[in-house]
Amino acid sequence: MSRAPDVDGPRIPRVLSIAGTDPSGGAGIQADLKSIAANGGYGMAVVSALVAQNTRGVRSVHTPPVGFLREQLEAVSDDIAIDAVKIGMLGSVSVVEAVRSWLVSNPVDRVVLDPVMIATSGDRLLDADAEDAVRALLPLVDLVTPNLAELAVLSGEAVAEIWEDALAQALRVSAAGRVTVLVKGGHLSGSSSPDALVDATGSLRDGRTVVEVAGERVDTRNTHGTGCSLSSAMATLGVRFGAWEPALLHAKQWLTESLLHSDELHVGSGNGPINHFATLWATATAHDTRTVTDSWWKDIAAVRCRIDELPLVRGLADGTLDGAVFGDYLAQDALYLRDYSRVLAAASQRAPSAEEQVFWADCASGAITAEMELHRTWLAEHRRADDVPRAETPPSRATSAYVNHLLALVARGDYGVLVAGLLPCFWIYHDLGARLLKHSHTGHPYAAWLDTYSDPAFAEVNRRAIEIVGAVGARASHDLRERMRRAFVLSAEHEEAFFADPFDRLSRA
Ligand SMILES: Nc1ncnc2c1ncn2[C@@H]1O[C@H](COP(=O)(O)OP(=O)(O)O)[C@@H](O)[C@H]1O
Ligand SMILES: Cc1ncc(COP(=O)(O)OP(=O)(O)O)c(N)n1
Repeated sequence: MSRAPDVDGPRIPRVLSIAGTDPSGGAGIQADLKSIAANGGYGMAVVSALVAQNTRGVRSVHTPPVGFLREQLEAVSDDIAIDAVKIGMLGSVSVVEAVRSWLVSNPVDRVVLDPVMIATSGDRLLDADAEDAVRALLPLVDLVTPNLAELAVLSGEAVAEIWEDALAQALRVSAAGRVTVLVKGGHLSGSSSPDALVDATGSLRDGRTVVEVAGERVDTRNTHGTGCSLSSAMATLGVRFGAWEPALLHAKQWLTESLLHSDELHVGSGNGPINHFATLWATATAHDTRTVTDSWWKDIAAVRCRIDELPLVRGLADGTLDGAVFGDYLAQDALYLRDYSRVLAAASQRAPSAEEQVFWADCASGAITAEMELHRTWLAEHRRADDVPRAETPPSRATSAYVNHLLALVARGDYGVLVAGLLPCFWIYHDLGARLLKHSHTGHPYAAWLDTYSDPAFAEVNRRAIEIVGAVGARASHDLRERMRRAFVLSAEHEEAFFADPFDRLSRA
């Protein structure tokens, strides 16, 4: 049989997993493929055993005929140049022997063995009489990744209860098996979960025999498949980095992130899987998040241009705006803010997370206190002797229309559409404030107004509002995203009408 020729230059590691299955997707060969992909490799899979299991435990194991295992192995190695092999569950002596003879006749540069023996659920995944056969495999592999119980079996000693004893035990296994050992501290008690590379020959960095990688314990029960995932990551990253130590640093960081985000998956009622693609998805979503809101911002480009040209905005910028018109604008703004604050409070009530709940509640409070306070000061200052008291000012048609639009979004009840409708009031004001700031100077009659909307704290609030709305939009169905976009565009048009309104009314009067 002939293999496809190797290409020159950096390439994607081709990593073969030989392991048992987990139909619930968290451990075994399914976890291996996810881990290889998440760490930048091309995953291949030869099944050694079919395991009926889920997040609660193992139900039964079916081992296909060993001859068929050989056929799978040869089908891969006859055709493909393999950069690394990760071996997981082997189950029985005959399977260990078949893999061993395939490795001897098909040497691979990097072989990682996860000596799977007993699952965290307590179920046996390796026959007791196969332990010697697994130990005898060690000289054929480059890295072995036992947990504390598996390390004890490999060393023929009692399970280490403290980290230092585990390291000493690993040194003995490394010497006897002529192999580098990755000892895992996942089953230690305490707030840390360290790992370490141990090599009795001193072939680690600076001739060391032990290199530790510290790790904080993540408070989650979703640790199903951590061992499988780590060993596959090591096989893949070992090829990418060409050495175990940088591979472990990278793998540990990735694994910790995957554990931290495991609760988001909601898979199963037992020990759930880790979130293999959390880092990747976060990056993809961040991109989509901004893409969604950026495209809406472009959709209102014409509205924004028209707002810039309005006499009220031009007069605010160059300071020529008539004080009475400004007072009228502020009176309407105060009326608007009263209801806007209620709509923000409704968004807080519907927020899917505590963080977003607090964010919108803070905005509601900010709208009704800080901004109203500012406007009260201004209103008092810009009031003429013949003015009706501002408290009795009725809402203009533009104010009522804008507020009614927002209240209708509350009534319809959809969080995404509601927050999309709230966004233009943040974004347009922030944008105007940032661009008009250059006109502000001591003695400018509207300097305080200009300064308020260019304030860095307001910029941060605006940034977070865009991020929240964008994240909802990125996750939304096409239909929901379109409804969000329409609410956003309509609110922007109401902003334009609101800015135009004081002059429109004056010219009608
Ligand atoms: N709760 C946790 N928080 C952080 N890391 C963990 C946690 N549980 C396991 N790990 C890490 O997962 C990997 C697998 O460790 P371990 O659980 O000891 O092996 P196994 O899954 O084979 O039983 C190691 O890198 C270990 O440090
Ligand atoms: C088919 C299969 N292989 C290995 C395991 C054990 O997974 P591991 O990553 O060691 O971690 P736990 O799931 O035991 O925590 C398995 N369950 N199934």
